[in-house]
Amino acid sequence: MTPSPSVEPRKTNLLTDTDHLSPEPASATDLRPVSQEETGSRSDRQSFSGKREAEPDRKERNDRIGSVESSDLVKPVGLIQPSAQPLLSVRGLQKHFPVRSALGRRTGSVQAVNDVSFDIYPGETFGLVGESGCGKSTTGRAVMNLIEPTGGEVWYEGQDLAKLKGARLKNMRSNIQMVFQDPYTSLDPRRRIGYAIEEPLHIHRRGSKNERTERAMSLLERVGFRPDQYYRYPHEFSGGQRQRIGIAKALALEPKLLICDEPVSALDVSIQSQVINLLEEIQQERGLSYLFVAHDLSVVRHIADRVGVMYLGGLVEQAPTDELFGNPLHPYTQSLLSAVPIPNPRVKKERVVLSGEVPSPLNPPSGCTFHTRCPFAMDVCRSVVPERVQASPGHEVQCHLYAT
Ligand SMILES: Nc1ncnc2c1ncn2[C@@H]1O[C@H](COP(=O)(O)OP(=O)(O)OP(=O)(O)O)[C@@H](O)[C@H]1O
Repeated sequence: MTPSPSVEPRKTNLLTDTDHLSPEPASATDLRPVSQEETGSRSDRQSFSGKREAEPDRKERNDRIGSVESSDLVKPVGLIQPSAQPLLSVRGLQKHFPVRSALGRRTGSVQAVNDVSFDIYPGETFGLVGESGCGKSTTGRAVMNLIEPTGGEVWYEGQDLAKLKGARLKNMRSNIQMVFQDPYTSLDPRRRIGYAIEEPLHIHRRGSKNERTERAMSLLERVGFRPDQYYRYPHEFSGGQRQRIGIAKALALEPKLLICDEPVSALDVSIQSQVINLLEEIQQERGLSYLFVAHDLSVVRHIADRVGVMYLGGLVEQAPTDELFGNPLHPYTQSLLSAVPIPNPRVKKERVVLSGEVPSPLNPPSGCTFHTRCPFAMDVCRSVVPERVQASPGHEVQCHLYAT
């Protein structure tokens, strides 16, 4: 099941050996949105610094997907039926948070995530986008089991995580790690950073004290620090450096899947490209899969192989990245993408502005939850939840406009 390690690292690398604790140098122009006109297809993509590079990723990723041993995997029932076995399968995921009165009586529930299904394949990045409050982070946390889902299933390597107990669950969980949004709060200010990186190894009783320290030092080196910086404290590092430490910590248990919850949104624009490039290099080296949660569409367009769009707790559309950005089908996706600026004055783009506010997840609209803001809403949209429709291979949309 281990993905092939024979993937060459990318040529463009913003982190060099001389980068230890240096003020992070990437320019602010690194993080501009990249238009289709500029780049052609994503298969001809550039590094996040905008420099052109060798293009090993898509084909090699497909090769890796094709090489997965699948005989011992159980495939959950779902709409998506791709040829390779997914590393992670999420089916009908639901998370409702109870709302209680001051006296503790349950008065309702926040429907943060509703019937969300997607797969993540070995070595690929699945991006999750949508407006603030649509349920992206809750989805990531429920997959990781940091919060218990109220419904649905999460399958990892063909095993239903809800059915695992004790040591098997602990072992399985070590394969899924998280990179958090805020590098300022995700590290304990009283602990040396080396200890922070070692902590997961300690919890999972991996190796001797010396072995753990050695591993922490080597991970520090991998993310661009000197091994002796093991003894420093988080406050001695900048935001981008702390995020790199957070990535080293997430790698300590050698996971196969990283859930990256807005990993760059708390960083200066000039630093974001360093962290994105590091994540991409590590993915290439280790064949990692990412669930990449972000609201910045240009970041997701750059890093993701496939993208899912969330609206009010539901996944309304998902498709390969080029397909989603080139041919968005759901009216919400069309509106979301129309807000992304194209840095080319000759390209005219029509902005699709939605009317009204996002409804409350405490009391979501009946039928299609988007009907209250949809410019194409029909009678059926107000009462009937749309089916998921496969518009083209791998392109799913949940909208009555595409009902068969
Ligand atoms: N612990 C909680 N208790 C009650 N409601 C919650 C809780 N956590 C999240 N929510 C609600 O669930 C909904 C989805 O929140 P979530 O943080 O997943 O959205 P998001 O898309 O990640 O937003 P953002 O991009 O702002 O982080 C929101 O309405 C939020 O207020």
